[in-house]
Amino acid sequence: MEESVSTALYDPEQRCLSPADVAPTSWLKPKLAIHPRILSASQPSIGSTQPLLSRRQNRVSVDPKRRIHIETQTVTAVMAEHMSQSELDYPFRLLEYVNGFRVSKAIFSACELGVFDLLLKSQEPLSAERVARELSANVDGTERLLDALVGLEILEVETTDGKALYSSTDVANLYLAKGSSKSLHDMIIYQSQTIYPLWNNLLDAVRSEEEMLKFMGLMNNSWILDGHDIATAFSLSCFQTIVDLGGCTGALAREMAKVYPSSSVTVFDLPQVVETARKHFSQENDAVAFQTGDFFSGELPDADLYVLARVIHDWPEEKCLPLLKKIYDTCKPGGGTLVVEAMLFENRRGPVMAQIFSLNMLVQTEGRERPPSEYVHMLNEAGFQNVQVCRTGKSYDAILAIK
Ligand SMILES: C[S@@+](CC[C@H](N)C(=O)[O-])C[C@H]1O[C@@H](n2cnc3c(N)ncnc32)[C@H](O)[C@@H]1O
Repeated sequence: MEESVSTALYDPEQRCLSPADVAPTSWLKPKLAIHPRILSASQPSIGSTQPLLSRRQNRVSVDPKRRIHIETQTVTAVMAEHMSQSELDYPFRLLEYVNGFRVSKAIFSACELGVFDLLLKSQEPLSAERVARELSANVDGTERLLDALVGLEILEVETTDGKALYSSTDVANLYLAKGSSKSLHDMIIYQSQTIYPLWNNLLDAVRSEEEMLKFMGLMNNSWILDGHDIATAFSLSCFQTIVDLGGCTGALAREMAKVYPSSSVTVFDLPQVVETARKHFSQENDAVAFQTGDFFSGELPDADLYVLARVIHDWPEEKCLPLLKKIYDTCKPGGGTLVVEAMLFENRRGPVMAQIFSLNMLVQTEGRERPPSEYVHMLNEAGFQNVQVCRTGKSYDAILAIK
């Protein structure tokens, strides 16, 4: 940080801000001028290693009687008076962190435009106009981007007769141009095009319980329309125990329990999902039981029939096959699995909802929607030979595979 910040924040003699108080910490200091008496009563502590929060708490509680009377602003001022130099500098670091996304975007854009490749190839420094022309970009934007890259010490600039000419640094040539053996170009493009957009979801990801609840609500609702058709797509009354793997809220499992009241139906899902399902979706005298577990890494509970509704479509074949094999291995002869998905037509001409769902899978998961033949193929690979497909005519279809 170039500017140094004085720790003598307030000059009680002058009752005004000292010259050092002019930016950058001026956002703190006007508050100090309001209560000079209080401020002059306390000493700044510099370089303490005590954690920031506990120090603040200690200081604010030093004089409880006075604290009761002073306003929030004054409390802030007292805190400022006691701040160490590194604490006073912190807002600038904070601003650097907050602006970090702009720096990333500037580098991403330069890489995507090919700025570093162009400058590497060029035998001479180039003007912003020339760079803009070569990259089919506009001059003003290009010039500002090049200047920012100079500020970031990624590019160099020489100015002759008011004309700026830009060239790459060795660092840019080595790490940012595409052709170099040490190039980080592909990693930066991936960060820019794939990771960066995903960070838009960070808030939702952190608020995951709320998000999970919304998602579970969506899952729950789908079976209002299609649940009965799926439960009756095949006669499943011969299966005494049914486990719905990844059964989420239990909505489809309840439809199964309604149609096959003599079967016991269990929802098997990840612990946090089961906890939320129990809290928000369970019913009085619930016809289904819940069990926690991980179908990829753990053992499966014993069952005559394993339901996999909208589970396979979440994953690529490399993950689905081991799961289907695990089910096959756990099944007794005569047992089986019911795969429920929105299935594409083999001729790729629809149904349009399944095609749209498949696009959704592309942006939201590692999976895809598939035509029945692909499910049959995976089930055969897993060991199931007796496989039947039922198109329900609704959004979701079913495949029953018996061991
Ligand atoms: C797309 S949802 C389908 C939910 C439900 N089967 C339905 O159709 O409404 C996928 C479900 O699989 C569950 N799941 C994902 N990975 C799992 C795992 N490793 N073990 C158990 N359940 C899992 C999720 O928690 C979620 O409930």
